[in-house]
Amino acid sequence: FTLNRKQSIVFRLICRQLDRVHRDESGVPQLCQFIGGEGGTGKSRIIGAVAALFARKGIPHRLLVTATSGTAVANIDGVTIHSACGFSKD
Ligand SMILES: Nc1ncnc2c1ncn2[C@@H]1O[C@H](COP(=O)(O)OP(=O)(O)OP(=O)(O)O)[C@@H](O)[C@H]1O
Repeated sequence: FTLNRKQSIVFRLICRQLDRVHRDESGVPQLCQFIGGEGGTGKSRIIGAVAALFARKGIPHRLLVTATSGTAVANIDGVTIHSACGFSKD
């Protein structure tokens, strides 16, 4: 994956968090990170890089990629939040 400068910053923050969790699972606060930007600015690319990272580390099962719409899900190889949470139409 090639990432531009801003994408790399975001990606490294996530890498740093993963390293912290790996070192001290119990004492690390949750990372809540918002990645904003107009359509086509490369947000999905970051998700792809994170998915590749988890796969490379042998922990793909620890990553759940979700989106609110089916269209968005298709772009990021994820599942809808409804599906992930087991919500039905009723
Ligand atoms: N670092 C990069 N190098 C080369 N191409 C890139 C890079 N980042 C993104 N792209 C390409 O730019 C296009 C838009 O990227 P991406 O789909 O990640 O944007 P997005 O912000 O998720 O868009 P949207 O909000 O519309 O879903 C894609 O074709 C993607 O492959």
